[in-house]
Amino acid sequence: MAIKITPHQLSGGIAVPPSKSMAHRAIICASLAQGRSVITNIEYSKDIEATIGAMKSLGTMIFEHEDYLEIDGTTTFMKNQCEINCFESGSTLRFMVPIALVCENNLHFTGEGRLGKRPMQVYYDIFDQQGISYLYRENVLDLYVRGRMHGGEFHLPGDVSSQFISGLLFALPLMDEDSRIVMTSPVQSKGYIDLTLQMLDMFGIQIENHDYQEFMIKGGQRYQPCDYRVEADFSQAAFYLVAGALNNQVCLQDLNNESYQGDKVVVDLLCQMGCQYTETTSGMCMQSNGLKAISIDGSQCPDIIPVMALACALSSGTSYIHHIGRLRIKECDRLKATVEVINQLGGQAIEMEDAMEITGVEKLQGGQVSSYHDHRMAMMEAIASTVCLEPVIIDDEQCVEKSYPRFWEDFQQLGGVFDECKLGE
Ligand SMILES: O=C(O)C1=C[C@@H](OP(=O)(O)O)[C@@H](O)[C@H](O)C1
Ligand SMILES: C=C(OP(=O)(O)O)C(=O)O
Repeated sequence: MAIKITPHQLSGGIAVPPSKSMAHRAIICASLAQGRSVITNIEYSKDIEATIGAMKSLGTMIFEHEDYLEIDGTTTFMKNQCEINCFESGSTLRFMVPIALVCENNLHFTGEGRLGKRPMQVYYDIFDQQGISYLYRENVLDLYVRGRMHGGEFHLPGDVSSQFISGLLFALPLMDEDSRIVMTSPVQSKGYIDLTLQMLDMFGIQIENHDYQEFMIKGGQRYQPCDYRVEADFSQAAFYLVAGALNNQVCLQDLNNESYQGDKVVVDLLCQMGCQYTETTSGMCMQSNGLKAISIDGSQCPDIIPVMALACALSSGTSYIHHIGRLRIKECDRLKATVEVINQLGGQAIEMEDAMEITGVEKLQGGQVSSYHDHRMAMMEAIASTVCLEPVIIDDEQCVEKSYPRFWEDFQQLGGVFDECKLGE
């Protein structure tokens, strides 16, 4: 299917969905803790369903209620031989691999879409060093792993995905041996390591972080159950904050301004571009009287780059977003896709290997674009429609289910107008 969005200004209040990153982590930690934990403010996106399913496959009892989970983490490591379907969730895959290998196990990881094309070599190198058997197919997630991971010394690059580091940080405290992770290149997406360490701390696990260059992990630790309410998601809020920056009137409820989420930087970036971030009785609002160009280092906040690029496309002057080569290994090649969409809608963007240059225009034209089967591209395109002169047609709009299943309902509630259509119409 596809949708045709008629340009309209958005206005109203929105309850920001719960953080996907925090929900993954809370479900994992609760599953590894002996006893009952209750995780509230849960939304069942495809990625979160993947992590719930993965933990259930390993033997955890998870009781799913409308918007909360009761988790009994007692039996996690009783199951040997299981299949873990990660759907398209990179986080689920990279977090579950070491966790599932804390005990001798025989695993089959499957997934969908582009997940089988996203990097896994960091783990294959560890498997080679530790004598863990594995078999995989190129470009399709169909990975068999047999063996057990041991603690010890791990040397990893920091510039592929922080999810490998998080995965090891979840698993290594449960191993008999003490461990040390040494980064062989500077860590990118640091904010996600902070979220992992914050959640581990809440569940009773201690890790020493030596300035993201080295992590010291004592073995033989035990997760303690904990009740936790998932905080609102700054990566999703970013779409509405940019909408505000583009003269829509959207107020966001439930944002924690003390959050450790790295994507909270969206607020600072928009303020640097000339916006005001204000608290009203209806929530936090981003407002502007015109945006000015900016230079952004995207290495620590990859997920907000497509929508920040949209803000740049409507600002005065030329913006430069650099250190974003890793956008190419997400749900689609987001660097190429973002540049293509801005240009197809009537903006001016240039793709470089590790960067993009965007020269602002006053209005976008509109037209037909692809979602690239990538939730963050589809949501950015929906926000772009609010500053287009003509309708925006997006294919496969349902891909938002990966992280934000009620996105289109929320968009409509804010005054967004769209109809289903068949491509070619
Ligand atoms: O740990 C996490 O929750 C995430 C880490 C980031 O990945 P990288 O570390 O690969 O940048 C981010 O892009 C992803 O959406 C979520
Ligand atoms: C890249 C993302 O998620 P993941 O890596 O977990 O698939 C995302 O949500 O934008």
